[in-house]
Amino acid sequence: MNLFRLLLRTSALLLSLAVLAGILSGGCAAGLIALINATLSQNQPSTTTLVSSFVALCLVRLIANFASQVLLIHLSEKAILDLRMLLSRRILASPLRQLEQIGAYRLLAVLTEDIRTISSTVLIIPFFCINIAIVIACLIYLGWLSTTVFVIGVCFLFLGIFSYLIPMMKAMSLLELAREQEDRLFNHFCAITQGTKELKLHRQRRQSFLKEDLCTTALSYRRHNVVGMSVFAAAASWGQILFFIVIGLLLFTLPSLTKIHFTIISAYALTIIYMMSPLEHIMSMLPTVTRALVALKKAESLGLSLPTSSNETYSEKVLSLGQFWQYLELVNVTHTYYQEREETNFILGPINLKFHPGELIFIVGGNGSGKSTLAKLISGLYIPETGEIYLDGKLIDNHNREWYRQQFSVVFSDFYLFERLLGLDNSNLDAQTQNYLVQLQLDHKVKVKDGVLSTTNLSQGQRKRLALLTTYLEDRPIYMFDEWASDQDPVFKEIFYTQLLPELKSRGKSVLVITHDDRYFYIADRIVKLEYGKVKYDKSPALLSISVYE
Ligand SMILES: Nc1ncnc2c1ncn2[C@@H]1O[C@H](COP(=O)(O)OP(=O)(O)OP(=O)(O)O)[C@@H](O)[C@H]1O
Repeated sequence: MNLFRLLLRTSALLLSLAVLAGILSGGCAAGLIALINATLSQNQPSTTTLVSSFVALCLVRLIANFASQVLLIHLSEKAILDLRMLLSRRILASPLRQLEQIGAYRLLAVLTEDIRTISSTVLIIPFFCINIAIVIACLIYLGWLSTTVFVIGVCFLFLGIFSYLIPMMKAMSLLELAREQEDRLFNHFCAITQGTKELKLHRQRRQSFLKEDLCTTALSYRRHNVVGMSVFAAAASWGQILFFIVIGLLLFTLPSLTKIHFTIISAYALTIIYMMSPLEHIMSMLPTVTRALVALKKAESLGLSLPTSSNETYSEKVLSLGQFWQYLELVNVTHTYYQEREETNFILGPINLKFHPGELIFIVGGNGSGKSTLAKLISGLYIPETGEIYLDGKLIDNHNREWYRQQFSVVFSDFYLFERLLGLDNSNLDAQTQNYLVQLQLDHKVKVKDGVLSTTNLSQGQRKRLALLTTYLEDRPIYMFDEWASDQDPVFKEIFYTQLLPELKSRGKSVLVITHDDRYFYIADRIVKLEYGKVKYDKSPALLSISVYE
């Protein structure tokens, strides 16, 4: 994707109109120069035709210039909006594993810095286009004045562009390096916001982080930027002096080489001087445009793509499973975390498991045995590397995976709590939420109005109860809780295991609970134990004579 394609995709019509208006405006500018030249070379009072042409050209240029700018401003603002929405949609449509591999800090850098850079450039594109139109119109006029001088001039121009392009490429590679450092900077910023407590409590850690990590990266970012921008400044200064060199050659060398009328030389000098201002503008915009190209390249390099027909599709018309489903089956499902810096990769599976409605299943195992990974596979967030998932015998693939995910209500251990109860189509939402707030003993802390929670600034245990409340409201056929009870006090832990879970089960829900609370294992229908990514056993708790952690 380049900037032009971005604008073209936004609205080809607006772009065409704006370019036409820009060309008209540039043409009028060149026409005005030609008229001024003609009047100066006449050496007699101006005719009415010249005056009226001058006024007409001024008027058309005014209108065309204004129209072109307004159209391009509309276009660029729409392009920014579309880009923001497109990138956000692309992120949400990408497989979770891909997003995990990219890392939140890189996504954040694209969504904030890159979009800001692209936005600021897209906003100057109108002026960029108009200036280019003026330069082109002036060149056409120069060609019309004298083909010989024009050919010599264009040769110089190409020489100049070439000598300008070489440092520009160098500058671009430096800006790309700076952009890489920016990713690392964002990673450090995430450490500052998420690790504030740890950094505040340990002076040496904080100083070492600030000096060795943050400052080193920030310095490297600055160095690449300073050198890159200096190269741009050198190229721009060279570009400016190049025009004077061309004028010098025209004035001092050309008349001795070939027979050329002085009026043509003066017209050339005047036009080149007129062209200098738009050209200087173009050159001063080039660093910004280059940064935007680097930012666009970066956004593209994440490899995020919107779902196409071969990817995931979803139809709103397909209803929820409700209670009328038979089984969910995993057949030889595997997932591998490829870890560059470690000698061995973690492989989960092959997993063969079957779940039914009205079943309460505990998934247990030591730390790192693969429980959360299994939860992501079961819920369709990870796509199995090998093996298949069937729901009532129907294979889950790219065509129905989005629908399949809508059958799950999950509270992950690293859950996110939205302040607004989003996407819940329920006319009685506030009353129902209030009932659950009472049931979860949160009514004294949180109120709900028009589907908005009064606060989410609560203790971790209370926040988890709010997350649980959201899953109740979703009312989906399959529930999963990843170490939900680990932050609950003993009283509420007891309520969770002995009241809430059995109640979900009695409502025909299939409930999968990742837990370490072995004193409540007796309430489960089955205990699935994982060890080093494999199912060690899948048994009724009555058949377990020893602790699952032995
Ligand atoms: N995002 C990730 N990237 C790479 N490897 C990962 C990632 N998440 C987990 N792993 C690897 O997968 C293994 C299983 O992790 P998982 O989170 O599924 O374990 P778990 O059983 O839920 O552990 P815990 O009880 O500590 O929550 C880990 O040992 C780790 O090596």
